[in-house]
Amino acid sequence: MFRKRHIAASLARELLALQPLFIIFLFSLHHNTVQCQGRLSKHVSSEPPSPSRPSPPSSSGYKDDPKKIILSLVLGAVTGLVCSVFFALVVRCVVQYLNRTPILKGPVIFSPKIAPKTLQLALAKENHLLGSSPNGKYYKTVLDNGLTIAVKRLTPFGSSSPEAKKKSVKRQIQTELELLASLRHRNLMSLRAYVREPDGFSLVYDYVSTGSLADVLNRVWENELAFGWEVRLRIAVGVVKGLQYLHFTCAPQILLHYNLKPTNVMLDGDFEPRLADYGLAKLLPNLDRGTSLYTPPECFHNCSRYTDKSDIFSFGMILGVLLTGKDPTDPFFGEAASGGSLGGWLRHLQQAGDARDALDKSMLGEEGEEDEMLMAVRIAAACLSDMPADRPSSDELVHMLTQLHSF
Ligand SMILES: Nc1ncnc2c1ncn2[C@@H]1O[C@H](COP(=O)(O)OP(=O)(O)OP(=O)(O)O)[C@@H](O)[C@H]1O
Repeated sequence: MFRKRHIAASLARELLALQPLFIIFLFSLHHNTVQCQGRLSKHVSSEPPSPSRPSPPSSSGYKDDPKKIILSLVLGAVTGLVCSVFFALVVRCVVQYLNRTPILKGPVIFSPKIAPKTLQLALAKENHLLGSSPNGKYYKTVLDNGLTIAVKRLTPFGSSSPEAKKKSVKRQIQTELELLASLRHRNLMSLRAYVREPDGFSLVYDYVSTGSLADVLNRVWENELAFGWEVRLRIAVGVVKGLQYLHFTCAPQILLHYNLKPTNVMLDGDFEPRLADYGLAKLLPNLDRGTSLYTPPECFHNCSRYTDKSDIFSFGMILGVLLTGKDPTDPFFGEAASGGSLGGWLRHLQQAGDARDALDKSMLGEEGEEDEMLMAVRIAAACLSDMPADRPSSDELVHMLTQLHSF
């Protein structure tokens, strides 16, 4: 609906811009035609009258020569068209310049719980570092009203970038941030505010005390936390529902995550997952994925062919980790006998009819649950297919995973 209105508004603007073009075209056509006719008639009348040829009955003389009339019309039309196109380009540039997004100075707030002044005070304080990557740093900070927030500091352009380029990048980022802030889904972290800074942007999210799936998995691997199948399945379903929203439902345009991995899946107190850092690829044209094992094979060298199925590969890795309880960076996966990767190992065991060997022993117990886990291994192996077309879509995955209980 929003998209249709937006298209209609821009179409109306274009037509308004084209109205003077049409008038100029007609005026120019008329003016040039008259001029050409004038010149031709002068030319004709300046010729000495031939004794053998009777003088034309018309005073102007051009009526007798249809070729010249056509030539004058064509010349008039061509110059009229060139002038009109030039004028349209000028009008278009002026309209675009007037319509460009203004660069906002203060914080832009999307939550009633955050006041601009308190946010600015909190950001100026020394804050606790939560995470860091070449793409930016996450800080935890507490506002004067007691609200704890997580702030991602992005520096999308180097200090050496020219000021004009910085301004245009800032405008693009603001437009993207407005879009991201409009998204609402139970399984997505909502953007609560953003602040423009001299060298980048600060993005404000709710602070999630349980931390990310990566934090929780570390606690499981250090035997600080027990993690049953029911909770793992809830996390998998929530992650894929978040993806389904990005890939199929969100408006005015669909989004891809581009960087799905356990550090970008936050877990609330009930282990309900919420995807973080989605859509940042558009804010960070040089998004650094490092050498993440969650990166799909089609993106190892060049990520120009990134699609929703690329996000599905990353999801397959998360599902594989939840099922096996193994860290994909484990040297075990480097050995040829284990298939060379988590996906290779799952495929190998499944083909050999030994899929049960892949499951995390700490989850095994109830027989009914084990059948669900074995079905989930097949789903994870499909998501980890090397060919994107062989991977299921997020829409199909929501149905597959939510129906596991009926197997
Ligand atoms: N909203 C939040 N609440 C609590 N902790 C958070 C929040 N957002 C991020 N974190 C913490 O920050 C960590 C992630 O930091 P960061 O995003 O810098 O790392 P990364 O995911 O490896 O980087 P990138 O996403 O740029 O590739 C999470 O594992 C978590 O511990």
